[in-house]
Amino acid sequence: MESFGTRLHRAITERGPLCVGIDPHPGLLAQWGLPDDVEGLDRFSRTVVEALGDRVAVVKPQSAFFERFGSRGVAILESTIRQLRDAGSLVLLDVKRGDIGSTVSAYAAAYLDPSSPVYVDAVTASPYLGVGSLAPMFELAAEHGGGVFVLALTSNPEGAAVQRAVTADGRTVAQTVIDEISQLNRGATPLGSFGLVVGATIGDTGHDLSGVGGPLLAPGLGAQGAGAADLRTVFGSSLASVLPSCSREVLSAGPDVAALRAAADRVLVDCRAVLPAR
Ligand SMILES: O=c1ccn([C@@H]2O[C@H](COP(=O)(O)O)[C@@H](O)[C@H]2O)c(=O)[nH]1
Repeated sequence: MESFGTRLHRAITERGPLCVGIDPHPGLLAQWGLPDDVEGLDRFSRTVVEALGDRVAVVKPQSAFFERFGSRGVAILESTIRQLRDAGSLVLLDVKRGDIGSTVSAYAAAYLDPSSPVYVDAVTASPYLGVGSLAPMFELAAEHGGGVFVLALTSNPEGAAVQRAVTADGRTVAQTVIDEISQLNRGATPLGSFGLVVGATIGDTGHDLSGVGGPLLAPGLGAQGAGAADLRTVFGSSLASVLPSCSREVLSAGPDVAALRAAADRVLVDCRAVLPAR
């Protein structure tokens, strides 16, 4: 099977460098005139799939907003994943998993084994039990053409205290994550399957992202205050690997399908103006 990196590279080439999140916040459900229940969740998700599933490179359901409705919410998540796959976008499940290795194996089986009902193209993962503890995810992803995006320098202001803490060898925690993911991607062309999450909000990172070799998911555009121009400051010479991501900025244009499409197109145009052509 083709690697996730190869599939992502093609999706970006064909559809442009943009990831849009499905984050059905209670406030957005209300804004869309939908009830804050599974019916509302289902209608919200179906509308986003209809609007964006056939035009955006990557769609990123935020698992938390489905999990909050229990098993019926997870059933909607499963259905949303299937609809997105049928529509042709890559599915990145934002679920930020991480644990001791034996448990990570079960998370890997849940999301990266094609026989699972919540199988997706890629997941987000947390490295704070050690990047090495995520090895079962990396291995299953490599086996089945999946991807893993590991948190490095997150978009929220609280992240810096942990991520910029300096380790015994003088590197920050984030730089150790960056270096380990860079190793995993070594030699992969056109793009590695193991990505990093680096917020668009964080300004000049002071970190070396030049050797990552995989995608750099950049959340924080729009509702969190970053604009496309901030990508230049954050990513500098690594802009060619950036996959900008936003949720509320686009979703707040709904529920009108044409308006959702127009909002995503606007963000994409802004990002293309900053990112090198791919
Ligand atoms: O550093 C991170 C990592 C993940 N996220 C997620 O992205 C979306 C952002 O939503 P917006 O509405 O565009 O603010 C959300 O699901 C976060 O959990 C992030 O924001 N920052």
